[in-house]
Amino acid sequence: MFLQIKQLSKSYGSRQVVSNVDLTMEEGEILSLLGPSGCGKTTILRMIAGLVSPESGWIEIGGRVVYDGRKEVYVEERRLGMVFQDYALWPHMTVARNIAFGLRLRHTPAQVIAKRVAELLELVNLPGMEDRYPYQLSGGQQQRVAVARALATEPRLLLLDEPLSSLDTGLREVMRTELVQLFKRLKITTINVTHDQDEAMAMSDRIMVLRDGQVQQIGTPTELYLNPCNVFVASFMGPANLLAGELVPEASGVTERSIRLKHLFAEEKVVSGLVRDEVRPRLNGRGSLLCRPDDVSLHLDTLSPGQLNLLPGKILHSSFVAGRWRTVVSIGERQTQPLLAFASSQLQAEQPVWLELPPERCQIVPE
Ligand SMILES: Nc1ncnc2c1ncn2[C@@H]1O[C@H](COP(=O)(O)OP(=O)(O)OP(=O)(O)O)[C@@H](O)[C@H]1O
Repeated sequence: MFLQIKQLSKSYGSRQVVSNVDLTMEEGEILSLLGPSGCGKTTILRMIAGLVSPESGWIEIGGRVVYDGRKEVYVEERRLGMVFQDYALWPHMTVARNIAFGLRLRHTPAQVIAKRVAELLELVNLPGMEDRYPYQLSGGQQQRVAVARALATEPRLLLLDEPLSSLDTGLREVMRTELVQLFKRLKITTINVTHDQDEAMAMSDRIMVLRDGQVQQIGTPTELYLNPCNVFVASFMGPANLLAGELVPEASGVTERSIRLKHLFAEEKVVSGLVRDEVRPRLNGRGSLLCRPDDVSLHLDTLSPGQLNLLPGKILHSSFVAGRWRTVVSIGERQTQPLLAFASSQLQAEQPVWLELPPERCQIVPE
């Protein structure tokens, strides 16, 4: 194991912004800290860097304890590379001098620096750009220089704080792939802070989802998408249809349970889904049925009456997005709730339809 964090906490005044975070990472792994604004991502990154003092906990990087509740190793001794959202390049220095900044502080000989800068520029696809100034570069090029600068001193751990958020969408996608290829080739352990679920999914081996300073779940992108531990993770990791209700006591088996939807329809309706072992103890009488839009089937006629998980609704909106008809259906009579499905053609607003949420493709997750 390369990085180990135990019970890391931080408060500002009476407000706890990071609570008992545990994390282990293997060498060469890319992990994203993902969560909404203010959930404590940057504070965790800064504690790992040594820029913010933790309140309590333990941090070990590459076999060296850098924080144990008393001892705190200085930031410059932690052998880290850092890249920030705004690149933070020195505007009055050329690309070469920006990249060489850390090496010069270490009194590295000039010929070694020149060779290393050329190598790094090659690595980040900017060969021959040594003499340009930051204002002569595009946003993507500036970010590549920032990455080259962070890698110049051969860090053991790379920390990225929203490095792509000031780039436009197209460039962001190109840079994601480029950076992952680079970090994997260099086998550098990387922690990336982001509030963008797509970016976290595209760049990470694993993702830590945070809410109000607390870890909700850590897992691979697929684990988090397919097996979220609660409603928050389910909705943060991609489009999710969620129907909240009371668990029906012992209505079905151990692996499958049903929930009662109380306020949507004039008559109470029961829907069923699978319950995973990990979440069962946290259901506490209530839960939400989760069905991803790709798993919902949309029908214009009702199937056999009394079929499980078949809900009547009306088309709210239909739009052609990324080659598919993204269709929002409003279900319910007493109250309404929008659900998302994909249809094979455009459907007119107000058209009555039936949504089938196959029980084997649904799961019940805690609130
Ligand atoms: N120096 C500080 N003093 C007081 N409160 C702070 C300080 N730094 C951060 N906070 C608070 O701690 C909480 C967590 O902040 P943090 O920057 O870690 O969140 P974040 O998840 O990175 O958010 P964002 O995505 O908006 O950058 C926020 O409520 C923030 O206001």
